[in-house]
Amino acid sequence: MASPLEHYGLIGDQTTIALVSRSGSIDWMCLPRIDSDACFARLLGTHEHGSWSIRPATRVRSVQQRYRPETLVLETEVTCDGGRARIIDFMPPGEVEHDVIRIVEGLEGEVPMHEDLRVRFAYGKLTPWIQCDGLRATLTSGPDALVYNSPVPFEPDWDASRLEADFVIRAGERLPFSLTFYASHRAAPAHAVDAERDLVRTEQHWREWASRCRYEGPYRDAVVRSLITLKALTHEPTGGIVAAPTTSLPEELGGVRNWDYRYCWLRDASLTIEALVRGGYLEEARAWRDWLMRAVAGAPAEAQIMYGVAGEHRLTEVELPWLPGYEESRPVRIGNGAYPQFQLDIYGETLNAMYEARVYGMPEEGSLPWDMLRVLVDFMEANWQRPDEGIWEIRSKTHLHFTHSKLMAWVAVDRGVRFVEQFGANAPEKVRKRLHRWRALREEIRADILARAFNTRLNAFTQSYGSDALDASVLLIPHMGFLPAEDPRMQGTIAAIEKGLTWDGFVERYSTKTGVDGLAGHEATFLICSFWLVDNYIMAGRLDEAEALFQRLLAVRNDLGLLAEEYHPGLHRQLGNFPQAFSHVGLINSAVLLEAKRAGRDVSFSARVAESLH
Ligand SMILES: OC[C@H]1O[C@H](O[C@H]2O[C@H](CO)[C@@H](O)[C@H](O)[C@H]2O)[C@H](O)[C@@H](O)[C@@H]1O
Repeated sequence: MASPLEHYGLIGDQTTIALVSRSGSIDWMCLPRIDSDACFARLLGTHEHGSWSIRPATRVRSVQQRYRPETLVLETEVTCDGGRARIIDFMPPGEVEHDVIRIVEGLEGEVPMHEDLRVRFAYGKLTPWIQCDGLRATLTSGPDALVYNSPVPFEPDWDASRLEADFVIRAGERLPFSLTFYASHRAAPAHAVDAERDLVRTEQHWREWASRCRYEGPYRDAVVRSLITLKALTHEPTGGIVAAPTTSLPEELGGVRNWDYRYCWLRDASLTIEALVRGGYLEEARAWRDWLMRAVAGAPAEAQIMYGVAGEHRLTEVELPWLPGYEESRPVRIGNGAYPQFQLDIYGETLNAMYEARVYGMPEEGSLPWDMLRVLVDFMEANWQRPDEGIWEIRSKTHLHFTHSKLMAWVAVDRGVRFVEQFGANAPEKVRKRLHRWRALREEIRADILARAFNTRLNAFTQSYGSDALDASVLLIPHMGFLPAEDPRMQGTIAAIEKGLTWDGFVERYSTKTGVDGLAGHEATFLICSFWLVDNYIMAGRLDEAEALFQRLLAVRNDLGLLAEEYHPGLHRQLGNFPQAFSHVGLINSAVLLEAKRAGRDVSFSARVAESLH
């Protein structure tokens, strides 16, 4: 069985990732891309679905996991009968080949260790053909193959299709193990990796990247850890950014709300870009802009809400019945049936991310081309009145006039107007001549929202026009600059959400009891929504409440600073895919806003924009 998800650390090479448990087992890894088939899928099953475990063969007394500061190099330190040992796990970035390297280091005494490598391609379904040659083995299945290099003799167990080794690690010794992916029609890479050289290079890579973070305020360690996590969710060769590196970690233990997040949502990626840009990372925004241009190339009506890592369109959802699921949460799904949905908000999120990047210093050639901007705002003009499936991707087949969707339609037009007003001196005539029309459209959408989304009986903006249901996504109204947090309508909304949409102070995205999402079961609190409440407290000047909730959210992180999508206050468990970009975006934005407010700066949207422009 898998460990609780809080007991996993993330390593990655910016094309794919692996999850390493506190007990020294790699239980999730997809190769060669983050959205490829998994060859270790114990996370969603048992070790028979693939894992690579290296652990003491004696009684374990304590375990500690930590990252080497400002890197994605993970250390798992075990104290056990016989002594103390450390496993250093990492994946060197920027290589054509994909290596996972595990250096076992003796710290004290002599520790007997046991290694058990079970590769199962196709998400735990296929056992590989194993060929051994001294301290090296190849493991092949269809198009995929791995070469394994060991510093110690190992035994193949042909019946169980696994490799095992027993060895002793003594204080001062370091033993490097590695697995390298290659396409099986090619020759296996001839050389064993140079683990120590790669360790130095990997550490330097991440330290150099982290040193570019321009945030210097309180909680810097947490912010940098979140930024590194977001960077690990970026697919370097294409610039695509996934929502999370896992599939089917459940939103409800034992439930059916299990989805594949290893894709690039325009929404999640836009919010990630916004957070990276605020952290000082403009290059990532430029790479994502290039990815976006390729992904949405063609008719705007054919644009999707999400794509594969390289911009693939078809993400057909299927179930994997041989996997029992994380803590019996079935079905396990790959692909995502929400990909053809109509979600109005993605245009606003995309334009907002590109606008913020520009405001934070992106030069014109790295920004959204004028023609693309025109096409997107024109599309909003023609479509903003259509009902949609909304930010939460409801599966009930109902289309509603979601307040958040209309807010983001307003954002799309507003950012289009701002782009032209602030940066449009050299914009093409056919863009400039739309300015007057776009300003009028912005006012029309604004008036529509104010007239139809505010429920006077509840004194709150609600989930959709004419509805009595609450929805945490309206907490983005001040963040997006539609209304200030001090506005009485926002004050009423915050109060209504505090009263009707929180669980032990943490925020739910909406109530599953209304049946709006068309799904069985319920879910826990949605972490980014709690960060949005923090932001509202900050913007409304309620700093003590902001700080208190922010501290509670920091305490939800695991020992390594990682956050899943949701938190269950009753079980004190993280739930949902892990680690999730949304949650880390929320953390970064709240920390940056809190610091700005504490420093006495005006944190309203227009003031932030004006300040960054100078
Ligand atoms: O709640 C049902 C939906 O849940 C997933 O969507 C959620 O995750 C997305 C990726 O982070 C996010 O963009 C969206 O806002 C969330 O609601 C799932 O991917 C959907 O298929 C499902 O309908």
